[in-house]
Amino acid sequence: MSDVANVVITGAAGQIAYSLIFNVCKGDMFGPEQKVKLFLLDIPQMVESLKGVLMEIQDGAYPLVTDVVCTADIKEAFTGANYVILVGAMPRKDGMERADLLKANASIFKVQGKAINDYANKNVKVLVVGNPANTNCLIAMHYAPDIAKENFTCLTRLDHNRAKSQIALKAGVNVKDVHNVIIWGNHSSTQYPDYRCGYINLPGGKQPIGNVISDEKWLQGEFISTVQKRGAAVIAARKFSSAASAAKAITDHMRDWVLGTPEGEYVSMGVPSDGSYGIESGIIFSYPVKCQNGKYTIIQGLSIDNFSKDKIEITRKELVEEKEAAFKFVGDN
Ligand SMILES: NC(=O)c1ccc[n+]([C@@H]2O[C@H](COP(=O)([O-])OP(=O)(O)OC[C@H]3O[C@@H](n4cnc5c(N)ncnc54)[C@H](O)[C@@H]3O)[C@@H](O)[C@H]2O)c1
Ligand SMILES: O=C(O)C[C@H](O)C(=O)O
Repeated sequence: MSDVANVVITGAAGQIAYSLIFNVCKGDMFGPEQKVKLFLLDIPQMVESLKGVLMEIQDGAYPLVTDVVCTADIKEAFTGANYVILVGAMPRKDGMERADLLKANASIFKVQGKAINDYANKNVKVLVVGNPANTNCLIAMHYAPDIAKENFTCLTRLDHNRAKSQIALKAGVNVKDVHNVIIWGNHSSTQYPDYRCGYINLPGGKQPIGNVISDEKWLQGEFISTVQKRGAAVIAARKFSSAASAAKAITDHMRDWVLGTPEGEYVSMGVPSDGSYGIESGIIFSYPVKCQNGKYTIIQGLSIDNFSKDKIEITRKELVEEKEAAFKFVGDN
């Protein structure tokens, strides 16, 4: 890559972007040395609003920002892109399930997948955030056949962070001491937040989460359902979907993918399935991964008990169904 990374953010006039853009400007995503040129894409009606965002970026006086392009032109936005963060989509409203969004949002990701294929750098790294994130990511990947599949990921880091935080609250520890929780599957209410491989750093050393929190009923019930339904709970309370926490999670996901994860640390990412843990290829599935040298690797060999197998199967099945529905909406050309 040249000295300056070309970073595309779609939905740039929206709620998530209003936090995310400034995380990138500060260097929280690509580190304190990486200069960035921002390409902020939204629909034509929002370009006026983007001018306000541009003014605020200028007023923030960020040394890492070399240039900002505000546009509704997909070719202008994606040409030469090194990193693409696909946020732009209709968010879920109170009472809606992610499946309701498929029809509204699938076509956006077909068009943008094609644009990534045609105009982006061939090594581009793509993160899909707009919901339903896993299936939108699959659509974008499908329509970008010249880009390596492994370069397409979707956001489940928000769920991962939520899981860590719930464990920390229950155990009465700082969230930085909670490690290696896993989100399996779909960024939806079928996801499986799994504490079984996780541990907590205590003054006396590492302890498995299940040893520190002895309330197994909570770990197998309320913990899972709280994380699964957290997005809906935020919408019900705020009347808008989560934005600042989503921007933080996007920043965490991209930073770890590009700059690497600490030794021994797992993070959750939605990535193209490859047969790992019995999940057939052809869907975007959230797995535990580690990252090094700009590449992620799915953690292998974790033991999966029957409780977990059943949970993983539910979310796998939902993703296969979403895939079938999505490709009906977008057609197969
Ligand atoms: N995966 C996750 O963890 C996660 C978390 C939170 C939100 N989300 C999803 O992220 C998406 C954005 O959320 P938000 O709160 O920022 O929504 P928002 O409505 O505030 O902003 C969305 C923006 O996208 C723009 N947009 C719509 N179609 C576009 C297109 N074709 N090209 C470019 N821009 C387009 C809109 O004009 C708007 O400015 C939603 O789908 C939401 O459900 C995902
Ligand atoms: O749940 C939603 O629709 C919003 C978002 O995906 C979230 O998890 O907060």
